[in-house]
This record gives sequence, C-alpha cells and structure tokens, in this order.
Amino acid sequence: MAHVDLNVALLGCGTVGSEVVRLLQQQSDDFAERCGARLNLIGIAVRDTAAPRAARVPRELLTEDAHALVRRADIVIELIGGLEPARTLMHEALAAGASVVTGNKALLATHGPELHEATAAADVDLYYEAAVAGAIPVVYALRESLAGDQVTSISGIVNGTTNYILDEMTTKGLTYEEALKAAQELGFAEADPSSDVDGYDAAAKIALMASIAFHSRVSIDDVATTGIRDVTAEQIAAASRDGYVIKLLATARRIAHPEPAITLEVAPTLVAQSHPLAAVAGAFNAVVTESDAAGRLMFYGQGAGGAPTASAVLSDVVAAAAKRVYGGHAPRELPYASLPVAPIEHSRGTFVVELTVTDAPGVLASIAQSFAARQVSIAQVRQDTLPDDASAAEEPRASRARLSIMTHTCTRGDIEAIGAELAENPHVLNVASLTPVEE
Ligand SMILES: NC(=O)C1=CN([C@@H]2O[C@H](COP(=O)(O)OP(=O)(O)OC[C@H]3O[C@@H](n4cnc5c(N)ncnc54)[C@H](O)[C@@H]3O)[C@@H](O)[C@H]2O)C=CC1
Ligand SMILES: N[C@@H](CC=O)C(=O)O
Ligand code: NA
Repeated sequence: MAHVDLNVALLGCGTVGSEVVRLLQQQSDDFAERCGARLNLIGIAVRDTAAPRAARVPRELLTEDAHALVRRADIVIELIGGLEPARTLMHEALAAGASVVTGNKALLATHGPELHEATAAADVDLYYEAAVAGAIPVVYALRESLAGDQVTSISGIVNGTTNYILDEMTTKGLTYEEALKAAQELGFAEADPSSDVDGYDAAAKIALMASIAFHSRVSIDDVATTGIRDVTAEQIAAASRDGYVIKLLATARRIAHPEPAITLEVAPTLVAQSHPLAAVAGAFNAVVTESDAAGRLMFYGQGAGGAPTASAVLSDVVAAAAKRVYGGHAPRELPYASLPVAPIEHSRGTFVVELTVTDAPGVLASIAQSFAARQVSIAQVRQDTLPDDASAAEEPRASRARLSIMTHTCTRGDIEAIGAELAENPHVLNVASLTPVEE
C-alpha cells in the first residue's frame, strides 16, 4: 500500500524519549501499515547535542533548536517534562498545525485548559496516554471506553516510584532512602523525585483522570495531597499485623452532598490485604473505576519506565497519524459538567487514628468522648503497651500505650477535628497519624 509521509519531531531524549526512538526504528514498517503513513523522525531536540547517548539515537537528527524543529513537524512528541519550555513548545507546535503527543502530566494538570483550547483552535489533536499510569491505557478507557457510562469514582496506585519504595520497605525492610535510590536507578523517578515522594505526580494524574471522567476542569492544585515521607517502618509493620498494606492512593469521587461536586485526594492509605489494589507490587500501577452501568473495572500494568511509557506514546502517535491520514479527531476536552471541587473535609470514608497515650484509668473513655461528641462511631480499638518513656524526668514514669482506633464511615472534616481535639487532650502524648482506609 502507498503511504503518505508524516514528519515526526521528538522533544527530549531521556528515559522515555530514547525508547520512543527505538520503537520508531524497530517497528517503522508495522506503524506505516497501521496508520497509513510513514513516520519520518526528522529531528530530536535535546539540551546538549554533545552529551553521550545510546548508540541507536541517530546523532545527525539531534538539534538544540527545538523551536525551529516543531515548525517543521506534523506530529510533535513532547518528552522534556516540566512546565517550561514544554508549554511554549507545545503552543508553538499546535499553532503550526501539528498534532501533539505528550507524557507531561505536570504541565497538563497545571495548564491543561489553555492547551486544550489551543488544540481546538488549531483544529488538531492532543494525546496524552503516557501522562497517566504509563503503559496502562487508562486515558483511552476514560475518554472513549467509558464515554457511554457515568463514572462515580476513580482510585488507584498511579506512582511507580512511591509504590516501589513502600513495597521495598514492606517486603525487604529497606530504608526509605535506599528504596528511593533504587527507584531512581531504575528510571521510574521524576527528574525531581520530590514530585513522586510528596505525591504531586500522583496528584497530577488523578487531576487528569477526574477532568476526563467527570467532564470538569480539575487542576493539580485542587487535589489534597500528602506524600509518603512520613510513613514509618512502624506504621508499615502495624498495618501488616492488622491485615493491611500502606499504599499511596489517588482518589477522585463524585459526591452528591451538600451539592454535586468532586473530592480529590492523594494520601498514604491502609488498603485491606484482600483488596485488589493491595496486590499491586513494585513499580506497577493499577486504577480502579466505578461507574453506574459497568460497575467496577480494574486496569493494571507498568505505570512507569522507559519502554512501557514509550508504548503509550507510540499508541498515541499511531492514532494521531491515522487521523491525519484518514480524517477525524481525537476526543476533545468536554468540561460541560463543570463540577466544583469540594473541600476535602466533605469526603467520606473510614479512618484509623493512631495515638500515643498515657496508660491510666479513664484515658480511653476521655478519648472516646471526642469521637462521640462528633457522632463518629468507633469500629475497632487496638491497644499496645509501650515501654516507659526513658527520657521522662519524673519517677515513677507513666506507663504509655499506642492506640489504634478505626472508625465507621465519617467525614474527613470530623476526623481532622477529632485529631485536633485529641492533640489537646492531656492524656494524649502524640497524634501519630490519621490514615484513610480502603476495605
Ligand atoms: N520515566 C517514566 O517512567 C515516565 C515519564 N513520564 C513523563 O515523560 C516525560 C519525560 O520523562 P523522562 O524521559 O523520564 O525524563 P528524562 O529526564 O529522562 O528526560 C527528559 C529529557 O529532556 C531533556 N531536556 C530538558 N530540557 C530540554 C530542552 N529545553 N530541550 C530539549 N531537551 C530537553 C533532558 O536533558 C532529558 O534528557 C516527563 O513529562 C515525565 O513526567 C510519564 C510516564 C512515565
Ligand atoms: N515518576 C513516575 C513516572 C511515571 O509517570 C512514577 O514513578 O510513576
Ligand atoms: Na497510560
């Protein structure tokens, strides 16, 4: 079959970009058959053309002038990451009439609306399968497969680095620092790993998924975000003793009260060992959607790493190319529902409150009173005696205990208010954590 020629420009040739080059080289004949176009890689924009690179990267295609390159392309693949110059380059590409494929969740979750508007204005396409959960086709699933349904919630493990770190700490007893270093060496971690460990990478991904699923505009700043820096080996051990694992979960839910809205959160969560997300190990990702007609769906696979992410990039490149050859468009942004984002205090769930307390008569009753005052029902209490505080000056030293209190369903606002009140209770030595639970 005769094929037309399409010019493809690659911006960034790091972990993912270099794998994109490999797939473009190895599968060029197949891609031509699948999209009806020969995908000619016309240039690779890099920061330093003299830097060492994999032998497969054709040096004659390297350029430091990304701006000139995008103006010559039919399809621009942006794999630089970060906000600038990626944002300006994508605008230049769209304005020049190119379709854009990107893995840049940070940019889309911050400046998505203007990029979607520029895409529509230029009558081209914007694809970003790689931006959410790497190889897992979850953007496609939400944009297309579930377009005939009403999504009510999305929850997932969408950051490979933090899942890997928590898993290594749980199963191998590695320290946080050792596990992070290994994740960086394996190519999962972002250039600035704080965006992984502080939860912002997951926040960007849940913002993108929620925007599509709930037909609204959600940004990374709308997500109540807590990372994994404060998760301790003790918490991990206590969770496993009680039948849970700690996972960094990203959740987005449609709520009806006090008004139709969305709640969004990224937080270390106690996931019951029987829950399908508990079995997601290492750098793997999984996303669970609930929708009215389809019920629960689960998507699982490699959410990070060069080759898996390049697979998602190439799926978008093939789709973009086919549209340019045969006509039609990728689904456009459809924010018609305009649901507001509710304060996270409105979100409902069950929680575990962990406290260090003095072990004396009446202490439990006084703590229970804080829950009763807010109509929050306690489902379970576990008490472990702790060794006496050797640093305490007074003799005899007070006995101490660790209390772990699980609630029935309540709002996050209630549990935070209870936590604040308990912090003032003279019997409470420390409120160690307030952790959501996923049964
Ligand atoms: N590594 C992964 O597992 C995944 C990465 N992503 C996303 O894909 C994108 C790329 O990620 P990685 O390949 O891991 O990053 P990377 O840091 O390995 O590669 C980025 C490359 O862009 C180059 N670069 C920086 N500024 C540039 C400029 N002005 N012009 C040209 N090149 C420039 C850097 O020198 C670097 O080689 C990011 O948006 C990231 O969030 C998405 C899913 C998974
Ligand atoms: N740093 C990210 C890479 C993919 O998005 C992760 O660890 O998941
Ligand atoms: Na994906």
